[in-house]
Amino acid sequence: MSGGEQKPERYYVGVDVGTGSVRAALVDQSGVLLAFADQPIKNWEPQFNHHEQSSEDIWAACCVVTKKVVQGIDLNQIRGLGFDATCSLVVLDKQFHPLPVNQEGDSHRNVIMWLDHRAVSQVNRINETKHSVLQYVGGVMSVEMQAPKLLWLKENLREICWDKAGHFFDLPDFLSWKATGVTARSLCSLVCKWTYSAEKGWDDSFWKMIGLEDFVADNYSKIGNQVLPPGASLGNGLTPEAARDLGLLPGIAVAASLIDAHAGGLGVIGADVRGHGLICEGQPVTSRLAVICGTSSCHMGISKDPIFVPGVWGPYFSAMVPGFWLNEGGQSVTGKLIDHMVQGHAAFPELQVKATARCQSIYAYLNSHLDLIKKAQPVGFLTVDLHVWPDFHGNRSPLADLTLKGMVTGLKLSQDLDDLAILYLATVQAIALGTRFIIEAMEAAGHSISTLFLCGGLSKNPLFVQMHADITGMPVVLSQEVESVLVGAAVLGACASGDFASVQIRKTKHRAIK
Ligand SMILES: Nc1ncnc2c1ncn2[C@@H]1O[C@H](COP(=O)(O)OP(=O)(O)O)[C@@H](O)[C@H]1O
Ligand SMILES: O=C(CO)[C@H](O)[C@H](O)COP(=O)(O)O
Repeated sequence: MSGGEQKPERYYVGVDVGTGSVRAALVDQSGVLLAFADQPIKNWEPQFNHHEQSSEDIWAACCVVTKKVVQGIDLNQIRGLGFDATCSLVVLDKQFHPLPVNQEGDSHRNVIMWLDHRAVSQVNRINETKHSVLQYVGGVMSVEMQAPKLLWLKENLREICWDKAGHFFDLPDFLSWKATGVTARSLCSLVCKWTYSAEKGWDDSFWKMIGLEDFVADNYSKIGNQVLPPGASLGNGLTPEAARDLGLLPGIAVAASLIDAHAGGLGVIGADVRGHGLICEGQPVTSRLAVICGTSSCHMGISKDPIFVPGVWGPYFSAMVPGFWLNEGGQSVTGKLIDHMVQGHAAFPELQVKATARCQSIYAYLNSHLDLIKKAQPVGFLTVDLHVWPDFHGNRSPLADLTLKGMVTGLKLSQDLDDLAILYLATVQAIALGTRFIIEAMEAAGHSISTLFLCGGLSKNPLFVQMHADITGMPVVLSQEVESVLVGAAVLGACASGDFASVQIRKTKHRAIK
């Protein structure tokens, strides 16, 4: 290149598969998001607590959004591709065709979603074993992890699914396989959701004890016997077929993936907070808690040494930030609970009409309505008589009790828009109190947390953010780049391309709410 001529810009594509939609972003070398697209994905609930998706529908949505974000770009400048996704279970046969995960035999629905609670009997039996691997999931395995779901398939769908199955993937690993043909699994998925140990590998005795000795017998080929750190480059990169699907060039680097919450954690936890007078300025990164809040909320705290927190997942080594232990607290439904409460209320149609008339989202309308009805008082006074217990889908952390149910106390006979707004506020407050409950458990076990870093769809809701600051008593830091999860995914692609040395913590620009 002659003097003065600029090097061509290098770009990376990040793809984030959430519960309700798939998002893609085109990101440059400084982590700036240049283009964004999203696309809804299908969810089926054929029975109560059974939640299913289609891996073909998800891949098709990945293709739509990727094609959109690279429009008008010289494809030769795109250096890498990274995926993150929810940790749903994808089932394929020996020829990599979808297999049904339902009694109806519908092979289109071949994904048991992370929030599926069908495997209650299986997880109870797994927990009764008191096997030592359970120490690394907070002492109690969650029904949302993969081992109980696999056992359910063996016990309930033997002929149409289990006996024919060739590959069980965590969704992030399915996506990297689909892009490259490489079946290697990410350390992130296997450590966090499959009982794999970064130091010791699979524990044969666990799988034998719970009745899934089949995996040991075939050397774990169906659930992964090649494991790579997130961001590692896979095979020869994008296959010609996947390149055609996605509208990219074959051979570009594709990374071993991350779970969505972990991509978000990586995207925000290293924020450069200088100049805000925040307590975490100058303190180690271990004083920070990343909270990734979408359909669910995930609370990611890291430490130099392992910390065992009853009811909080982990400690997991190198599953998010290389060289650090991770604890992951969580609330299984947060965004979904808020949507459920608001949409199920008698005044919801009126809310929709009024919000549309003002060209506002329903949440922006509700927030301004609360401002109006609280008058001169702090908003918290509106809920002195109304309280929500938010465990409508059980309690993930710190009680680790899937049998818990939700509760509302203080209901009146009226069902007008004021009541809806106040119920919405009480729900948001209950979720924030749940976060405080998780932080208290983490601190009692040895974490020392001073600042929250929020991202995900709910971090776009100012009321949600303010309630987290007020109720935890901690400042909340928000990224200037609202789609931090996608930046995390694109960073994976940059690592796989060799342009970034590692999935290092990002020092992105942020703003603080106190
Ligand atoms: N601008 C917004 N204001 C308020 N809530 C929002 C906004 N955008 C998204 N949400 C809420 O965030 C949740 C979805 O977050 P998202 O991160 O997209 O989820 P997922 O990754 O699970 O698909 C929904 O419950 C939705 O109501
Ligand atoms: O357990 C998880 C992360 O470890 C789930 O994947 C996550 O909770 C679902 O993500 P989202 O709420 O963003 O759809």
